[in-house]
Amino acid sequence: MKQITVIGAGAWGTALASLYARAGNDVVLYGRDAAAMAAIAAEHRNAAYLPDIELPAALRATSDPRIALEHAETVLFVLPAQALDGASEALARFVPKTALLVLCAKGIDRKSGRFASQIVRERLADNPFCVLSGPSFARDVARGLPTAVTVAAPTIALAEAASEQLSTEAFRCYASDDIAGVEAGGALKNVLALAAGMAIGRGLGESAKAAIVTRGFAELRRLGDAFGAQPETLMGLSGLGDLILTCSSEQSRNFAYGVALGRGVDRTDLKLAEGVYSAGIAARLARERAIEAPILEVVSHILAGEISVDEAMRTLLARPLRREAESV
Ligand SMILES: NC(=O)C1=CN([C@@H]2O[C@H](COP(=O)(O)OP(=O)(O)OC[C@H]3O[C@@H](n4cnc5c(N)ncnc54)[C@H](OP(=O)(O)O)[C@@H]3O)[C@@H](O)[C@H]2O)C=CC1
Ligand SMILES: O=C(CO)COP(=O)(O)O
Repeated sequence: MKQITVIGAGAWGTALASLYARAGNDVVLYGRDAAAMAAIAAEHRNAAYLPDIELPAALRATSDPRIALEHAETVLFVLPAQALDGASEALARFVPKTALLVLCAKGIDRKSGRFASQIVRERLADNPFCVLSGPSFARDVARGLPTAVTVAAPTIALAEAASEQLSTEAFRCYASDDIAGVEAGGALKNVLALAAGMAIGRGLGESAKAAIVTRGFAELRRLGDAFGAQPETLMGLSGLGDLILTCSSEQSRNFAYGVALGRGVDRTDLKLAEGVYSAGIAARLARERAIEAPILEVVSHILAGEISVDEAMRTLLARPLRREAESV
């Protein structure tokens, strides 16, 4: 049995906390909202984020960081990327020095261009850490459905040890030492899911969506490569795998947000679409490296209100014709 603390009581944090509590660990879920944490502890349900899932009775919940972290052996950071800097600064002094940090956010800090591991490690430089990412809807994991993800750490030995610890019967972790690849895939697939959703929402059809996903994946690979990612990682669960999942279903908040934008309707009910925050900085990082990323570019312009979905489509279709083998 491990002492596990999950920081962030949204959909994904609650799902992971539930997964590890069901697997027999001593798990504490930490959230900033005291009333919501008291309700989770009393009702074994997270009414705001996973209302239809009954949580294990053994799962504890608190808004007190000292209680949440005092015995932690493993600490999962499951917050939106834009919240990580502030939260890790506030919580760092409560985190035991030897605890394994597991970073679960899929996004890029839009001010600094940093990924989750770079943000959190600035405050907690001495702790061992890994990144967990891959195709995994919170509701599926909370229901105990079979799922496979990638766990990346600075050394393959640490990644294997962490994968062993973080795997359960139905939740399979594949080890990797490619942190850059895993983080790039997780962040960029969200932006591409916005684009795929817009194509569907605008009524452009499944063929257009397949073209966007495929050409978007070429952009993901080019930019990933510039970050030092290994091609195998980008072709794996945390890259292509998550891109397929996120572009396939309105269960994805990013895809659903894109569909809404395409239809011109408001979806402010969607709790978090990370791609909205990552798009601008992803396009900028590509531009700074002279990497061709026209889909990331048009998504960032649409979100900034500078062009319409129709104008974006016209821009993409008007690009010069190329040999495919030279442009992947
Ligand atoms: N949902 C999913 O299926 C998956 C999500 N992820 C990734 O996990 C990360 C978290 O996503 P998810 O749990 O779904 O998001 P949610 O929107 O469901 O929950 C976000 C949580 O973060 C808290 N939070 C938001 N801002 C702050 C802040 N400034 N300080 C402290 N806490 C804050 C919210 O608290 P409050 O309720 O008080 O606002 C809430 O508990 C994202 O990067 C996402 O891409 C990865 C895999 C799957
Ligand atoms: O990352 C996810 C699935 O792997 C969740 O996707 P959304 O954040 O788009 O819902």
